[in-house]
Amino acid sequence: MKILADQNMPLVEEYFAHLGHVTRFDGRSLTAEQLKGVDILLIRSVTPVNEALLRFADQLKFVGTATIGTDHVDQDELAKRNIAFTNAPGCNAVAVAEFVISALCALSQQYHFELSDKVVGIVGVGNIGIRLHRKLQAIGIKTLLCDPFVQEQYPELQFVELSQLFQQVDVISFHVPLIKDGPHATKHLLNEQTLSSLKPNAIVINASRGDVIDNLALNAYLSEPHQHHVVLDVWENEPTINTQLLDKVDFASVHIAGHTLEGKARGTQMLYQALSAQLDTPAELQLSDFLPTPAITNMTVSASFEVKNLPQLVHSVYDIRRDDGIVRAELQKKGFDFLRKNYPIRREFSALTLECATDEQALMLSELGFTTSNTALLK
Ligand SMILES: NC(=O)C1=CN([C@@H]2O[C@H](COP(=O)(O)OP(=O)(O)OC[C@H]3O[C@@H](n4cnc5c(N)ncnc54)[C@H](O)[C@@H]3O)[C@@H](O)[C@H]2O)C=CC1
Ligand SMILES: O=C(O)C(=O)[C@H](O)COP(=O)(O)O
Repeated sequence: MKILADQNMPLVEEYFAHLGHVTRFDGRSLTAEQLKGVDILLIRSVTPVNEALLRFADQLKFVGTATIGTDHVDQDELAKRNIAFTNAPGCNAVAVAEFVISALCALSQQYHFELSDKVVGIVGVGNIGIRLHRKLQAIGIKTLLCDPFVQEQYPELQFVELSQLFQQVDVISFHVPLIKDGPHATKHLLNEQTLSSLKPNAIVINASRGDVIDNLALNAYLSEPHQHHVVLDVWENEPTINTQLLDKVDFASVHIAGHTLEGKARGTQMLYQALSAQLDTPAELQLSDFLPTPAITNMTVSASFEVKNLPQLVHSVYDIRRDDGIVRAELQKKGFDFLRKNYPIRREFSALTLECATDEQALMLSELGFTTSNTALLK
């Protein structure tokens, strides 16, 4: 069996070599000719799969994308050709939620505000949005949610219409798929008109898809005197992004919000599980077989720890300013895709075990995602 896999997908040889011969390809430049004689195609978000790409795919049986987003895949075309398809929902949800928490912690330090004074609006309450909500709730931050498709699943949570959310929140974080048309289209949800309805000092975070924000409108908006703070991980026209806009945002990154070691490895593992199910072979390999021990494994949280110490703790695992610094220093010289490909190792909060002094701390920090043990209980 011939398996063609994106060169930026980790652990493919470890998970798939026993199923066939693995060859790697460059995700942005895959051609139709390369699909001749290929049985399995494993992609990331940068490879559009459509009629043109599939025209010589004489043997293709399975396409897997190690992402939740599927806007790059023409699923109708795959179904027409009887090619099975899977994505990896939730593989990187923890990573993106932690990216947002790290951003909020860094902004709170930079602009001297209390996290607990902010109301965070979450647009899209799927795998990422619900995790972000729970983490924020754990640390005492109020949220307002907007998601017309899942609202009924969560009668206990506070959902509002998008227009109300824009007006009421201090922070708005987008976690929607890219939908280009129809009644719930997400393209340019934030545009010239909706930007003007935000609170005067609102923080905007986008780690969903670049097109969810009209980048030209945002750039024009930020050119006027303003008090907004903006964090962009995703951009219109990646990899050729608007560098004027880059200069105006507080934190910029290269579509890496989901790129923890765990998040990327989970994506590969989910494709391995889906393909094994299709081939009716057991999927015995576990993620824990492949994750290295982190550089720092344990820390102690003393009885005096308070929510105001969170930035220090969160940033000991992941500080978004590291990524912003790399972009500003190296994007022009090395390019967007190079920085994505060479993204430094980032672990999830769960890689750090915290020995906590109290039950309350242990509960809060484990809800935030850390592994915890309560030393008070162990004594
Ligand atoms: N920057 C990055 O590295 C990453 C970006 N993403 C992006 O984030 C998106 C969300 O990821 P997940 O939460 O895992 O996906 P998901 O599919 O679990 O959740 C998306 C949610 O958005 C809701 N939604 C759809 N249209 C909406 C609208 N018009 N208004 C409000 N809500 C709407 C859906 O009902 C769903 O609950 C992905 O589709 C992908 O585009 C995902 C992972 C990593
Ligand atoms: O899951 C998604 O959707 C994402 O956006 C990925 O985290 C990032 O996409 P890749 O380009 O790394 O596949």
